[in-house]
Order: sequence, then C-alpha cells, then structure tokens
Amino acid sequence: MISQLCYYVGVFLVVLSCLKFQTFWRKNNKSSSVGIPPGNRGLPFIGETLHFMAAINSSKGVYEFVRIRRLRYGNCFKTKLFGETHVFISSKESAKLILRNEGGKFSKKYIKSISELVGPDSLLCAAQQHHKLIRARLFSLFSTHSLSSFVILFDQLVIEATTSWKCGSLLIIQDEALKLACKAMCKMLVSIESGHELLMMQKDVAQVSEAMLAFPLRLPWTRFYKGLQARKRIMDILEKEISDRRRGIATSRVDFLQQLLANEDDKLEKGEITRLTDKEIKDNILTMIIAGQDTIAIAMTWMIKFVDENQEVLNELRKEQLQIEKKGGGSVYLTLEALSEMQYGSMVVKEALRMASVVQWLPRVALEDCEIEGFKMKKGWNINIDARSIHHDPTIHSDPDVFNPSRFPSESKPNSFLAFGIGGRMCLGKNMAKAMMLVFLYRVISSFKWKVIDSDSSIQKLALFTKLKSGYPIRLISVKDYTDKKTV
Ligand code: HEM
Repeated sequence: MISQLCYYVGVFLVVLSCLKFQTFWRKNNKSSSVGIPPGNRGLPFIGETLHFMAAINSSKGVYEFVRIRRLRYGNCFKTKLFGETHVFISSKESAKLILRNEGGKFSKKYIKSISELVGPDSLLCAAQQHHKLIRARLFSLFSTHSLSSFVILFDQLVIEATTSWKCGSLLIIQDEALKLACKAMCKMLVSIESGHELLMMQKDVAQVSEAMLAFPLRLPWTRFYKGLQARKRIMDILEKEISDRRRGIATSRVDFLQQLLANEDDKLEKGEITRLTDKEIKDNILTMIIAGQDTIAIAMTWMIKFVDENQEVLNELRKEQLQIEKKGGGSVYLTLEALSEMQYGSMVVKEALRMASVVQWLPRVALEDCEIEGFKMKKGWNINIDARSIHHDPTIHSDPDVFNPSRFPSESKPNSFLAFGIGGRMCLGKNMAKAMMLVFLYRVISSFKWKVIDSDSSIQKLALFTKLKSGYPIRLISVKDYTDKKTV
C-alpha cells in the first residue's frame, strides 16, 4: 500500500516537473525569439537550401526564392542556406546603414562557391583593411584618362563586331554582347586580344561564372569542380604573362596588368597605395574579368529589350542621336565628351539598370550583434540587401514595373539606386559600365532596325545574375552602311 502510494507520488512529481520544465522552456524559447526576423529556418542544418537550389534551377530564377518569402514575411525575413543564417532586407534606410557601413559593423561575404572561384585575395571577398588596400590600388586604374581611352577602344570593338552583322541575319544579342564585353575586358586588363588565347579565356571565364552558384562539391563531374579547373587555367595564363613581363617581354603594353606591375607610380612612391602581390594581382584580374563581363552583357541585352518594347523611347533616342551626329565633334569614334551629351541615353541606361537589377541582392555579414528594422541580428549572420525589391518599390518609383527613362532625375532618391551598390564596396567599374552601355546603345540604335524573334522574359537556370534564357534573338531587317557613318 505504502509502496503504491510512493509510486503515485513519484509519478505525480515527475509529471509536475515535466510540466514545469515545459512552461520554463516555452517561456525561455519565446523570450529568445522576440525581435528575431520572421521566416522559416527549414530542416536542421540544410535549412531551406533545397528550395533555394530549386529556384536556381527554375526559369523564374534564383530571385523567386526571395520574392516569395518577402511577400510572405515582409521587408525583413530570415532563412537558412548552406548551414548559415541569411537575412534579406528591402528598405533604402537599411541599405544606407548597412552598405555605407559608417559604424564598421558589416563586412562583405559571398557564399563559399563564389569566394573559392574568385580567390581569397579578390576584392569581392577581402575583408576590412585588406579590402581597403587592394581597392585603393585598383581604384587608381579607373581614372578619367583611362576611361577616355577605353571608350574609344570599346567603340572600335563594337564597330568591328557590328560591321559583320548582315541584313537578314539572326543574332543572339546576349551572346554578341558577351563576346564584346569579354574582348574589351581581356584587352584592357591583360592585352589578350585575338586568336586561341582569347577563345580559351572566353570559355574558361564562362565556366567559372557558371560555377558561381553551384553546390561547392569538389568531385570531377560537378560544375563547381569544372569551374575550379577553369580558374586554374586562367591563373596559369596570368602567371605566365606576369613572369614574361618581369623578364622584360611585352612591357610596352598599355594595360591594367602592366600598371599593377610598374614600379614608377607617384602614389606608390608617396606611400598612398601599396604594391600588390602576384597572388593579389591574379585574383583581382580574374575578378575584374568576371565582374565586368556577364553583368554588362546582361544589362545591355535587357536595355535593348526594354527599348524595343517601348517604341516612343526608341524614337526619342534616335532624335538625340541625330542631334549629336549633326553637331559632329570630328571624331570617327565615340568619345567620353560625346557620351556626356547623351542625356536621354544616360537616362535609358539608368532605367534599364533599375528595371533589370542585374545584381539582385548585395551580400554582407554582421560583425557584431545589432538591431535592424526593429529586429535583432546576431554576429555572423549574412545580411543581404534586396536591391531588386528596392528598385521596384512603389513608394520610391511611380509605376515601378513600367520602363520610363524620364522618371529620372526627379525620382532619383538617395540610397535607392543600387545597381552598382553604394558606399565603400561600390562597383569600381561603374563609369566604365555606363559608358559601355551608351556606346552599345548608340551603335545598335543608329545602325540597325530589327525584328525580335523571341521576347520571352524567362531567366536562365543556374545563372547568378538575371540572364535571359533566350539570349534575346533578333533578325536584322535594315542595316545602315558604315561607310556613310557620320563623325561624332
Ligand atoms: C552593368 C554592369 C555592372 C553592374 C550592374 C555591376 C554591379 C556591381 C555590384 C552590384 C557590385 C557590388 C557592390 C556591393 O556589394 O556593394 C559590383 C562590384 C564590383 N564591380 Fe561591378 N558591375 C558592373 C560592371 C563592372 C565592370 C565593367 C567592372 C570592371 C572591370 C566591375 C568591377 C567591379 C569590382 C572590381 C567590384 C568589387 C568592388 C569592391 O568590392 O570594392 N563591374 N559591381
């Protein structure tokens, strides 16, 4: 009898302690989740990685993953990808706070596959002080003087390419733009300009770019592994080029590599910038080829698509171009001065960049616990600024899904145009990219009439940026004779 009583008291005490523990756990768990951004952390460890990979493999593109969750949870939500917490934020106030980073609480961080492919010394991945040193050195390459020479070089390349386009021929705009961008980058950076080496470079750079969003698995049949192999081949080419130049071969070449190797630089002597190691030079030449190739080709393709779909914009552009031609600056090639007169053209470029949002979010990592948008963020969390949704925010832009270049400059609000980022990590090639887009726009619009073969807006699978799946095929129906090309 007594033992039975003891048994029941024992059971009662165990149940009571369980209930107490449950209440305590719930209370504790609740208080620790207060202020954490909403979202679904998904399965243990892998979180929502499978959903993310599914979006990468779909024709809506990887951004669909973000778009769906933003609609579900609002302007700030969290998720778990590849074992890490990611927060996505879409407000220009937070963009300012995080990207301008005046308090030094954030650094840049890319997912593992990207950082391994561009290399640890790439400007894209270098942290804090290391980034500042490399950026200062590379910044000196992007002077107005070098931009002026680049504009002429790029115009020559565009004319050379477009002269071969014949009436009636079928063109894939994205492919043509990609070839042009790669040629321009290889020439400007390392003076690789023709033949087998250029073709190999194009192929390898494409393989590295394709591996950017691949699962970082180093097995011979994986995309990631093939990307790493392509990176190695590019590194070998750069290594040989550097060693040749050090032995005095081809040192008269005027390119970024030669400037990085040169000893006679005012700023170097004054200690304003530091010399880069060979490893830093190689990683950053590759970074610039990649950063300045896919992005620009995709932006150009969307721009032609938007212009074609808005004939009143096309007419306005042609009017501006006629005026510029009439003035005629006396140069066969477009110059930086001629580009500065293309005010409407510049608005078209800006609007195309806003609408296309080629780089859809800007990744950072929190260096300490902090509060953003009223939510607690923990040290080590990845904080991504959702540039695409800011570009399409109706409180910033009226009718944000309409292509309307005339919305600028009145709708230019601080921290709301993020196509090139803002703050200390802003795109180094920003002016170069805008100039390239203007040159391409000018030559295509003033020389051709075309018919679009496939206007589908589906996004290519596995692409890091908003790359059109169709590549935007067009058929040329009228070609202006280049021999009667006016001076500009
Ligand atoms: C339309 C074309 C382009 C777009 C949309 C674009 C966009 C961007 C964006 C969004 C960033 C990151 C900003 C951030 O995280 O805050 C970036 C970084 C960068 N871009 Fe571009 N870019 C373009 C063309 C170019 C070109 C032509 C080059 C030069 C060769 C270039 C070189 C770089 C470099 C070196 C960085 C790293 C800057 C740093 O971390 O300090 N980009 N770009």
